[in-house]
Amino acid sequence: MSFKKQDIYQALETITAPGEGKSLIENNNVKNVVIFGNEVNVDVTISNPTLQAKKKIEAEITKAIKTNVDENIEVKINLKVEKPAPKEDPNLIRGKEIPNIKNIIAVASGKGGVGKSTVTSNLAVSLAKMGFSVGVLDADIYGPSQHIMFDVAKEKPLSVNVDGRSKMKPIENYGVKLLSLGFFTNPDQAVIWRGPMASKALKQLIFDGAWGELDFLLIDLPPGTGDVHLSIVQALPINGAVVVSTPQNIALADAKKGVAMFQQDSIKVPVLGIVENMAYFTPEELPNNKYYIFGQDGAKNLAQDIDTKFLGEIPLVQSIREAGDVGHPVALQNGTVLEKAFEDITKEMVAQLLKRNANLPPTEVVRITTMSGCSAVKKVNYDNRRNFK
Ligand SMILES: Nc1ncnc2c1ncn2[C@@H]1O[C@H](COP(=O)(O)OP(=O)(O)OP(=O)(O)O)[C@@H](O)[C@H]1O
Repeated sequence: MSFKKQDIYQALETITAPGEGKSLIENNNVKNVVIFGNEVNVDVTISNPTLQAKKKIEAEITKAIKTNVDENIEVKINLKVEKPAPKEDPNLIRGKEIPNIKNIIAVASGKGGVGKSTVTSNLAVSLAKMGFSVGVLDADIYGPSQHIMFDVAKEKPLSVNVDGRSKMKPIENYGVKLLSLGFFTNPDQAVIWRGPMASKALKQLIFDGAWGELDFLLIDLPPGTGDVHLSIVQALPINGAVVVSTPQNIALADAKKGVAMFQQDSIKVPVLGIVENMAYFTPEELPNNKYYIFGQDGAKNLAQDIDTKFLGEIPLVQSIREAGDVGHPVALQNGTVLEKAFEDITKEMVAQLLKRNANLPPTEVVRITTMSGCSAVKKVNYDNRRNFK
């Protein structure tokens, strides 16, 4: 009796994998074939766990080899059942769920210096003014600045006991709770963080922070789309991302990469939209003039091109820079054009988040307790309020 492995594979080619419509070979069910004299060992893996399917496939393999190769072959089959990996829900929230934090939103930018931290602090203040409980986690490992923007640079978070565990109490100002790597690093010393180290430190700030109940936690991510970002974004249960860009071409190219990062298979965080910062400049003496210093409508066009929501624009205004520097975000100034601009963007962001949450399975739907009593948010035009109780 003389035959080769190839003869066995050809024989197995004639068998259809159960429920697959392809041959056992084509469907990669046959993992190995070993020949010892007139004995043939076949390692097979199938996905159907029923006894009937196992018996059927064993009988078919034996028959195919005996009929097509040699009827004196002794066929031994090692059959394994392996369930296919479940198809991943595109709205899956990665990372460990944090029961007291209802929505985690990452604020990112591809390029540095486009105003990501400024936008984050103002979105946080706008949400707080709408009546939400809000936290900010400054994850900008390259240059944390939220502690300055919230005028709490000299504070140090205290340790408190929560249910027998020692936790870090965020520093609070303007109704926003803040934890930042900036509280723990020396401002004069450069700290070089690698991905796993950064994500470990940030996880600690999130999971060991005494945040209390939060409707929103905004995460100010470092600029860029490198290794560190992947580690951070994969480790945290983020509901949605906001990408900030100026209208300048090089900033837009990086913003596009930022959006693509969130859309990667290994991340799949829904992008809630793009904010255009430094959209135009209007000098005080010429209030009707708009100068498009970094180009016009760049982020708006990008959002359209990549089928992402445009959340709104913020002009280049000296008072935004000054307010950031003195630690009093500009959105705190009631009745101003800038307060309104940030409020509009915030409402649009919440509306997008509501849409996103409406697609989640009921157990994952995030509930916002203060939503129903909040007049500012009532102005948000959305249909999915039933998802928020
Ligand atoms: N719309 C604006 N008008 C005027 N100044 C602004 C505006 N947005 C941001 N700035 C100023 O630009 C500078 C950079 O802003 P910011 O620190 O928010 O950017 P970033 O993208 O977070 O930077 P980094 O890459 O360092 O994290 C700051 O001095 C800030 O005050």
